[in-house]
Parts: sequence; C-alpha cells; structure tokens
Amino acid sequence: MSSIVSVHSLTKTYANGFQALKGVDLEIRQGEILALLGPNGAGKTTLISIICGLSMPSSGQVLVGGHDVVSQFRKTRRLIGLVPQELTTDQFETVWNTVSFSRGLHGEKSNPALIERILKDLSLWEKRDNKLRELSGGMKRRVLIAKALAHEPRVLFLDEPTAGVDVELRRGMWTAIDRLRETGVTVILTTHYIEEAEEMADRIGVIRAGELLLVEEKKALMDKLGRKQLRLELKAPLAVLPQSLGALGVSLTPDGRQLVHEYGNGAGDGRIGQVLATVEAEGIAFTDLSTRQSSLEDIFVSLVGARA
Ligand SMILES: Nc1ncnc2c1ncn2[C@@H]1O[C@H](COP(=O)(O)OP(=O)(O)OP(=O)(O)O)[C@@H](O)[C@H]1O
Repeated sequence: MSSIVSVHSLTKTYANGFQALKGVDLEIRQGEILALLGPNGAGKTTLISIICGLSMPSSGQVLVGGHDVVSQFRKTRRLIGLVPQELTTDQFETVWNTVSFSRGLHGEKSNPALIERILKDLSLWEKRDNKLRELSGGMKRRVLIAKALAHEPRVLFLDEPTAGVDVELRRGMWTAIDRLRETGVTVILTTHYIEEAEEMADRIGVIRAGELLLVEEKKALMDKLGRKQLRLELKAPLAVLPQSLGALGVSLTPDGRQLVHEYGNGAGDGRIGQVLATVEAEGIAFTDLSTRQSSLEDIFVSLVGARA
C-alpha cells in the first residue's frame, strides 16, 4: 500500500527551547485508520500541526501526497482535512451553510450534490436547515467532520474526536468515521480512549516524550505484546504454593484462593495442559476456571507507564 503521508526525521524545538519531537519517522498508508496514542504532552498535537502545515518543523521533512508541507503548502493543505476539538463557527448559521462555506473557503466551486452526500453519510441530512446551536453535542461534532470533508480531502485528521462525549454518541461517531474509510479517505486520529483505538484503528502509533515508540498493525501489536492469564478458583485456600506449580511459573494470590498462570499469546500455550495436570496431581480441587487476554490498555500502560 502506498504512503499518503511520509514523515522523515522530524524534530520540533519550541522557541523556549523545549524539544517536543525528537526525530519522528512515520509512513501513513493510503486508506488506513491510524490511531496515535500517547499521554498528555507526548507531542501528538505538535506532530499533526506540522503535517497540516500549521506549525513549522525545526528539522526533517513531511510529504503529503508527495508534496512538501513547507514549500508546497497550498498543495498539501488542499489534500488535508483537520477536525479540531471545538466548534468555533457561528452558532446561528445553518448546518448546510456552514458546511458549504467551508468548501468555498478552500477555493473550491460549490457542489451541492457532494455536500448532500457528506451530510447524509454523517446522518446530518435531516438537520441541514437547523442552526448549529439547535444541535446536540454529538451532532455538532459531526458538523466539524462534515466541514473538514467539504473540500474533498484525501487525509482527515481528527484530534480527540470523542473527548467528553457519552458512550452512545461515541459509538455513533465511530460508525460515521468507519463509513469514511469506505470512501477511501485516510483517517488519523488522536485519542485518550484506548477503547477507541482498539475498536477503530487498523494501526496504532504510540508516542511518548516526543518519540514514536512504535507503529504496528493493531492485531500484530496485541498478538506480540498481549498476555493471557489463566485463573483457577480453588475449592479450599492453599497455605503455600506447591513447588511443582511454582516451577511452571504459576503463582498463588495472597489470600490463597486462586492460582494464576500468565502466558504469551503465541508460544508457550502448551504449558496450560501441564499446569492443569500438575494441579490435579497435587490433588488441588478448583471450582472455576477463567482466562483473560490483556487489552490494548494493558499493553499501553506497560509501554508508556501511564494511562493515556
Ligand atoms: N508553543 C509551545 N511552546 C513551548 N512548548 C510547547 C508549545 N506547544 C506545546 N508545547 C509542549 O510540547 C509538548 C507536546 O505538546 P503537544 O500539545 O504536542 O502534546 P499532546 O501529545 O498533543 O498532548 P495532549 O494529549 O495533552 O493534547 C508539551 O510538553 C507541551 O507543553
């Protein structure tokens, strides 16, 4: 798959001397949904601002659609839609006008059929004649996306698309964003909700302190870094862990009521049989057995040592 955005050795040092990006390399593939995760202050907004041409890099290069974001700003800006967190447009304007004006601002000829399709895709068609102030929070956020799409960008940046939005609306946003993918738009989103990245992204990038720690297919990341856990609920508490089980890496919870065995997603799974056979050989009775797979959140916490 070809890259729509290429970031090479990108650094950014702010005027006060703070180094917000320390040599980032990133290839964003055409048509993918990439989620950028990172704790507060990691550099996500700085990275997006430079790609969108809103902030100057200190060194390195960013290409969008093969054009340099600094020397060919007008060409790259044309290819990009940016969805900010807050709606700053006139609250007394209608949905239709707001989205149509946005297309005009980019110097594009009016195209009512396109605006109609965008509004329908984002489930805003029924509200086209409503003023923005008459919309719910979730609808206002969808208007932001519609505005960013009005000039037909090939890459859409969403900065925290569902921050502060309730769970139901968040799901609605996910559906709307997922539908965009079908139209071939590349989507890059920053999020503090790991569940959001887990649900939506094809690939996940993790940023910490100005460095891109990794960019991986979501599934590969979970397979590689994910862990599984087997828990046995014991019929009677154990005072000490039998050595035979300890040797297999099994541990006993402090209350003596559960045996816990952690293993990787890939190799080593064969040990489960050995663990269960040893439990039986030791004459330990259990009342329940459960397994749990680590979530993206567990992986993220182990990578950056903090919740996003
Ligand atoms: N104009 C500026 N001058 C100096 N430092 C800045 C400036 N803008 C951002 N920074 C610093 O750069 C670092 C990265 O900020 P950035 O906004 O890119 O982080 P972020 O990952 O988007 O964080 P958040 O998740 O909180 O939005 C932070 O330490 C921030 O304080």
